Amino acid sequence: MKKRSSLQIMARLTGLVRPLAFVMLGAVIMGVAGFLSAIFITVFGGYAVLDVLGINRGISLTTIFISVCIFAVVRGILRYAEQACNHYIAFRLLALIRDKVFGALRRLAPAKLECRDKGNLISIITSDIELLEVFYAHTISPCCIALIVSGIMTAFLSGIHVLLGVTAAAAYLIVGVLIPFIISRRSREKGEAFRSEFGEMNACFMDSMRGLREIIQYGFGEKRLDDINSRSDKMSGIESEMKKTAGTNSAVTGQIILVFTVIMLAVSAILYQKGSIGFDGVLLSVITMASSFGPVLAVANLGSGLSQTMAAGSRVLDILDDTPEVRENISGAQIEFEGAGLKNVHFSYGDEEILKDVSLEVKKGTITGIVGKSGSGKSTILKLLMRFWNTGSGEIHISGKDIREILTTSLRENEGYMTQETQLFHDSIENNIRIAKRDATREEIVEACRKASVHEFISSLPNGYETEVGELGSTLSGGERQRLGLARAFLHNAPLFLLDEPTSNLDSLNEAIILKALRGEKDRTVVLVSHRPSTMRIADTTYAMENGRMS
Ligand SMILES: Nc1ncnc2c1ncn2[C@@H]1O[C@H](COP(=O)(O)OP(=O)(O)OP(=O)(O)O)[C@@H](O)[C@H]1O
Repeated sequence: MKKRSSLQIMARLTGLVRPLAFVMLGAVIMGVAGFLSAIFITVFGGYAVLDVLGINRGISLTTIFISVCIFAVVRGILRYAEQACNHYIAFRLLALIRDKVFGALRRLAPAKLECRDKGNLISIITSDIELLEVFYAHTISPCCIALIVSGIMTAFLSGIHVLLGVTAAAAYLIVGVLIPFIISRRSREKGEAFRSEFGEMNACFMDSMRGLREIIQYGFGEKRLDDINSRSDKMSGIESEMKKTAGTNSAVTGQIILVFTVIMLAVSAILYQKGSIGFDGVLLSVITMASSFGPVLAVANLGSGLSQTMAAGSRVLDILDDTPEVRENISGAQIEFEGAGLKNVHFSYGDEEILKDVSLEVKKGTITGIVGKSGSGKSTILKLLMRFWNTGSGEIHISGKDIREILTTSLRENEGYMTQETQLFHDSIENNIRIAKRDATREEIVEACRKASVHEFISSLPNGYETEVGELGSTLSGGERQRLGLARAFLHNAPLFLLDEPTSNLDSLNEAIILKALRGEKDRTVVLVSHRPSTMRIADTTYAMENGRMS
């Protein structure tokens, strides 16, 4: 995670509020008016006491009574309106941030996401973003409200005597600025540690769910449970420390408020003895001081909770700031497929060089096979032809154009890529195949399934093409999944097929049907990666990979 100060994180997150600045202004105005109403209920109570004691401050008891009633009603309404504005901003911004994060994920996919821990990623896009609600609904406007209300109350008390104003200003600064600053510094590391542990716990659960069969087969359950328990204990430990800090914060803040109320009493008493203020000044200053901590207290209470929000914000910013391996080409050339090739290509994932000076030619209308040991870089060649990654040096060309100069949408239309693992979504079989061509008719889908030798299997299911894949879940065999992946590729109908081990899970009958269908596709160009000699026999040209080199 990139190191950012709390101020940097706050500045970036606050920058997003700009389009909703007017709503934020409304929230602040209503918050200020609401707090002033609450404070002046008590202050007017003081006026009433003075009136009863015969010290008239120019306000009648009736006016005081009516004003207090109005303040009480207005306080409730303003508080509701302020909270409504803040939550409107928060949820609009959470939607905007989610949109930005999903946009960033689209840019980063697939190269940068291949290497990221999926469980951690899910906790960022779900709970970390959710936590930012605290910042937008309970941090920005309360800070502005505390600043304005404290300024007004300092001015009000300075109107009685300047020393009373200085005492109040010192109290507000300590409770609203100094304490939250110290607390957030102390709890920052814990907040970061908790968010990161939380993400890792998610990852651990996802791993365990995916590997359930392996866990059962190898009797790994106890060890896995111990791992989850120790993570859970660690999280409880961090949370308990954070709660302790929050408790200490709240106790210290309460003490400081009491101390400052006593200090205010002492200062006003001294001023009274010196004749600088009257008894009314003593009463009003103490009442005002005691009743005006609400806004700064709201900020002080944020202190320790904010550390988690800042850590969540930083994790979200990490995704937004990450640079993609490959930038989409949105203004390049449209192509009509005429053949492809690699010329002296070198490629590394990080420091590890995978392809060393690889060249190959894919002629239009032919089947090009790539064979080689596991890990020799065969799938990597297909990923480079898809431009999921850029080459280090050398050139990849399609229809005579450098692949980087081709419009990405045109590239995707010209290529149909089938990976080793067919991902099926929780939807009907028909819709799962339809993702390759959204406007495909049922006839086109059936035709693609026949070529992939999966039509009969689908027809034998109780609901045929309407069968939900979710219902079947893992009961689909490897070969069935593979044939559904092939049906997608046939339906996509791109001129260039990139097939990574398309027959590895198939029996020889299904393999033969599919190879016949591939051979029958007249204008189709195919790049085929396979370990099966029976599949490789249909290749017109075969390249062999060894230790990253083409032989
Ligand atoms: N995203 C990645 N980040 C880092 N290393 C990777 C990544 N993808 C693949 N590799 C590594 O690159 C090497 C080549 O992988 P590739 O998948 O191209 O091999 P392959 O020849 O297709 O293997 P197989 O026949 O087993 O499918 C392997 O050592 C693999 O571990």
